[in-house]
Amino acid sequence: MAPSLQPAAAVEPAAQRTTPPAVVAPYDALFLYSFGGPDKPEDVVPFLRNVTAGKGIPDERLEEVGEHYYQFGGKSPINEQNLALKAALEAELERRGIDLPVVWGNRNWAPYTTDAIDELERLGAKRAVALVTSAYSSYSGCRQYREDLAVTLRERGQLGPDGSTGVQFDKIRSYFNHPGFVQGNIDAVLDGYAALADAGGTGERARLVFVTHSIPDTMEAASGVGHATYSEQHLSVAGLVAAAVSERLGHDVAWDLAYCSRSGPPSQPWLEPDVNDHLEALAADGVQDVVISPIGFVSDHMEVAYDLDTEALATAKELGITAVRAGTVGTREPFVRGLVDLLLERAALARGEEITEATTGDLPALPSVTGPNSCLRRHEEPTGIPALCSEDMYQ
Ligand SMILES: CC1=C(CCC(=O)O)c2cc3nc(cc4[nH]c(cc5[nH]c(cc1n2)c(C)c5CCC(=O)O)c(CCC(=O)O)c4C)C(CCC(=O)O)=C3C
Ligand SMILES: [Fe+2]
Repeated sequence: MAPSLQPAAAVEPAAQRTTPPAVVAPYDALFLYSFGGPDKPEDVVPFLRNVTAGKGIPDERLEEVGEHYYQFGGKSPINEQNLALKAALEAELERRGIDLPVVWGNRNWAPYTTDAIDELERLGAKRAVALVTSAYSSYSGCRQYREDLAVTLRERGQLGPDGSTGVQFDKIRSYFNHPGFVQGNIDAVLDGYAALADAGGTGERARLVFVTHSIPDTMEAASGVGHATYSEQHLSVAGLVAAAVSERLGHDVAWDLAYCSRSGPPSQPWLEPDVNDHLEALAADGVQDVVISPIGFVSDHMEVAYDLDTEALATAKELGITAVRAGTVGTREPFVRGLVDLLLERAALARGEEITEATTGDLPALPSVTGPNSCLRRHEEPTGIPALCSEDMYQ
């Protein structure tokens, strides 16, 4: 069964617009908040130091990851992809007649969080809404952004007891089950099936392997306080995408969820199976064609370019599997439109209006103001670091 998707919002050209533009009050800026990545070889080591500060990632793993970046000329595609998303959001806002500046910043590379706050202040913003480039909730995709924002404000002397004393921040909910994100993935997977036929595979009979970033089991447990966990959120999206693709192709598509990019010591359990091991198991079962869909990521950044396009596709080749990697949602139209819908939804909520969150599938919308101890790094182990956009900033 196909997921029930919202009908497309009719878009009027600005010149002929008769309806007034949607209200984004109380917000005066949209903060596009991402991970960041190196732009040139000299950036790689300082970037990795920023990412791994205090995380106990083994040196061998860091050298290995540094090598991934050097193989791509020391430049991650992520910054250009975020600039493209920023431009797409600006275009969509303009199409809807919404006058709202978009400011981009990253946790781990320039423009840094503090640069973005400077920019927001320069624009005179008083209350911004943060859109994080991660669709699912977990420490890495949710709380870490909220902590870095709080710590940056604290360093600037702008963190009051209940939040910022400078620019105020709200956050758009984790949007994995928003219709726009799901539809963007459906479209990308269908394109993947078409590409597989061109690549010489049997096309429509191919196995569908969804992939996301592995996280430690204890981070997984902490991701689901009061709601579905990180892996359950992915399973829901995967099921929706597979159902829509099956319907379109006219037969049931077999699918699985696998993981990439694990780090940490081998003794520490992380979510499995690894995508490479999984391809091996599929080959042993006689599977010959695979479409890989990276539903865990919103753009084709380094994890996708290296761990999937370089490593997993090489594994498939060695195993005699014809594999194609489907795209991420990137700047696909349903996704970008959905993000602006989410912004409007968050603004209505901030104004105290009754809202019905748009969702697809069985899982309810995640809260945009998280409960206490939500998305901790390790289950039941408070980080002791303040985090914005939660019911209690210090839990
Ligand atoms: C769930 C998740 C997402 C998806 C959500 C989202 O999209 O935000 C994500 C995204 C990203 N992760 C990225 C890069 C890295 N992540 C690392 C380390 C880690 N990631 C983790 C999780 C996630 N990460 C975890 C549990 C660790 C272990 C350390 C820790 O507990 O935090 C390391 C250190 C070395 C290594 O261990 O690999 C690097 C370099 C980049 C930039 C890519 C580019 O440059 O194009 C992006 C978008
Ligand atoms: Fe990561």
